[in-house]
Amino acid sequence: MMLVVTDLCKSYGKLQVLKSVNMQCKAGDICGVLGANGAGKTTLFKIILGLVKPDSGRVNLKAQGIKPIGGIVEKPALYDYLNAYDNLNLFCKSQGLKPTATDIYNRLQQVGLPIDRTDPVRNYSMGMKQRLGIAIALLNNPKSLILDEPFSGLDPLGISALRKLIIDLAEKQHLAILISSHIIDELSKICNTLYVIKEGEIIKSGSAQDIILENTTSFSFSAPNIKLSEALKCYDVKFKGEIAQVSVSTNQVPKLIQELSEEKIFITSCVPELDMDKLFQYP
Ligand SMILES: Nc1ncnc2c1ncn2[C@@H]1O[C@H](COP(=O)(O)OP(=O)(O)OP(=O)(O)O)[C@@H](O)[C@H]1O
Repeated sequence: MMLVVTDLCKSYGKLQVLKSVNMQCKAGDICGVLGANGAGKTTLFKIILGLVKPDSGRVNLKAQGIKPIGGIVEKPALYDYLNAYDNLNLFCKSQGLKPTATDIYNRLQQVGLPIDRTDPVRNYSMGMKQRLGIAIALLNNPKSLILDEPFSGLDPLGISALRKLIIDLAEKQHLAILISSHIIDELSKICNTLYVIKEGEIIKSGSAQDIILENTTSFSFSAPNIKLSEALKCYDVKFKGEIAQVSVSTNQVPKLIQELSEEKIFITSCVPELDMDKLFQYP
């Protein structure tokens, strides 16, 4: 394991923000921390990055080297009045690096930023600032990366481009990556492992796929003429155009698809619909 969190506890005054949190992330894995506003995600990430001291518990980072972990909490801390090149150059120097111009251009290219923009980063879009923040977090080659709500404020295209960058960092550079969000869709498309945090407590953890399926109580089936199905009359179903949202458990799905195909209704997509109340319920 690259990153192991054991029994972390943290209180601010009478407020218990983290209650014995345990978590692990291995090289090449993307682990998601899903929780509502105020659940304790940022506090957890600040403790892992060494920015806040826990009351008790441990963070073990297995990597050697100057910087075992890098990350962005809340939002990328940038010098707004400098351009991307000068930002990177300054952060390199503050981290003891002496980069050549080529090193800096390579770093910008690694995160998909243009190398020919010379205007200050205050003009950059949120997605570009996130990318520059990631380039800075990756200086000195940490083995683990922490990203706190990296998708917030990004448009769908920006989300999908950033998702690709994060997946590349995990797959090609074998980084252990921890990402927080309060939106399950943002995490389900990228994470292998999920931790659900509620009021400072991890209430569910496991493979992202398993957690999604265990907390799915209905599926949306798309097919031309799905409204004409006789088989669906035996189920609790809501229609929206050519989509039928059917209350079925995961293991009933193959049987239903079979019944529909016998009626010559051929499914073009079958999407699990998460039950958010169930997801955030104590097990
Ligand atoms: N320095 C602090 N002093 C006092 N209370 C704090 C401090 N930092 C965080 N808290 C409180 O701890 C709780 C958890 O905050 P935290 O920022 O960790 O949650 P979060 O899950 O990241 O929320 P969000 O999704 O809104 O960013 C909140 O009630 C917050 O007000």
